[in-house]
Amino acid sequence: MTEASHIEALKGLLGEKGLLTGASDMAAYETGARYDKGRAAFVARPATTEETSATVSYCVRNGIALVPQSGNTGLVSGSTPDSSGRQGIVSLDRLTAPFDLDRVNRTIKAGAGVRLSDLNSKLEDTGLFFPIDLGADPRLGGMIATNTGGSRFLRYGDVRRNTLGLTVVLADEAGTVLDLSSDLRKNNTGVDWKQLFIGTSGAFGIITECVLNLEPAPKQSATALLVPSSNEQVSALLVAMEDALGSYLSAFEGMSGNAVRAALDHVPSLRNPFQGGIVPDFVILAEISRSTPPREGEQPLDAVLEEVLAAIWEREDAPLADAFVGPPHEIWALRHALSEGVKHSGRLIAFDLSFRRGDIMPFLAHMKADMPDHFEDVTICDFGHIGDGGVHFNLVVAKDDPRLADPDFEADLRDWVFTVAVEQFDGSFSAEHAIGRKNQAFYDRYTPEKIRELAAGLKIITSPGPLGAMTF
Ligand SMILES: O=C(O)CC[C@@H](O)C(=O)O
Ligand SMILES: [Zn+2]
Repeated sequence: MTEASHIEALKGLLGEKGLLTGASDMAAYETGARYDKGRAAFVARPATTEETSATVSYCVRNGIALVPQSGNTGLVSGSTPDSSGRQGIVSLDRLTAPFDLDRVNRTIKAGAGVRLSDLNSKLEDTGLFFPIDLGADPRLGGMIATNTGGSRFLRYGDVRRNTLGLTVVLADEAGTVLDLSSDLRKNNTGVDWKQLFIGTSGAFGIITECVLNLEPAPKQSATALLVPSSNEQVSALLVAMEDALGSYLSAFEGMSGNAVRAALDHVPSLRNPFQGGIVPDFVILAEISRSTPPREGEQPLDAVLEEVLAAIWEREDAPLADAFVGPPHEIWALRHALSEGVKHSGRLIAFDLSFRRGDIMPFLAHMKADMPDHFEDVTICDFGHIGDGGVHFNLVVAKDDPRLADPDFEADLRDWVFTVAVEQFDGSFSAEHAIGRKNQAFYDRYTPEKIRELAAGLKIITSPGPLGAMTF
């Protein structure tokens, strides 16, 4: 069969709206959120699980490689095709049904193509929300396939912790539909198969529906920017806050001065909250929240936070030098602008690392001290989720830096960072953005051989067809 006949056959399965082949129609699907611009053979946009199954079955039977794509907001080239023009994209963007809320069970059964913002705005009147907080606005299937964490992991955990069930289409000849869509909170009946599809970058199957845990939405919150008395004291500050606040503490995010300045430069409407506009070397965003409305006579959360901070500040060994309690929306706007700000401050080479919480600041200090000896004129613009050990170790070089013309430059830089992070600090090379083409080599390097063998075996029995932007 010729390629044109494949296109005709897929159109027959999906209808005109369900298959894009024009260059301008496909452009947005071919371009990733950060680095990549691939070339797709087509974009299939199934509207149901059955259409997804028929598409996948057809492609597997005809040897056509597929890359599942959700909101295409990922940062590791996990949802875009390579440059061969031979891979088709399976977009989840029309998989927006069902949308079934179970108020008593506190769960929602939703299509994998529902956007996070749509999910939460539709839930607004119910008093519930899906508690994964991100700056980007992904679709649910991609959030599950990458197991995103976000800024409130500290309180609510990651997507894995909030996923009860899935419906998945396997890339086998039949396009088998696996109904793993249990909405039971307790279900101990053998292998928990849904876990195979969470955080595995869409290589084992395509998620078409999900059942998610919902949480009572916060009714009050208070947010502050904290300046630690030194970078070494960040862990002591975290422990002091957790000791005083327990599970009221819902975010403890770290932001380097460089990342904050990049965000302020990129988004002029952001207010610089620091005295005299002087951005400190390192700042913590701390949030406390409650899912109950303020009760009469109860201390407002701003006051609770101020009291706790004052007590920490008065300690003899105070890990806190300064604090600004301010309007949450302003402080969060600054936090959520970091990613784009850093991206626009030069040529970005990004890492999504994870450590034991106490190792984050020693790792950053080590890199700051050693960077100039290894690589000159590289600015560290890190930020991340100190409360859960995640660090977006973003490096920026000037856009016209001549070293960028040498492919070995970025490769050597990545190599060095991963060697220190994984081998010296016993961290992980992927915290919450999963593995796409960008991290393939490091998956291959840092995954023990036996584990790679087992993963490849699972891939063969679930989805033997060519599926996903990474290889297990
Ligand atoms: O841009 C990044 O490196 C991270 C994006 C996102 O995970 C965040 O924490 O804001
Ligand atoms: Zn993050």
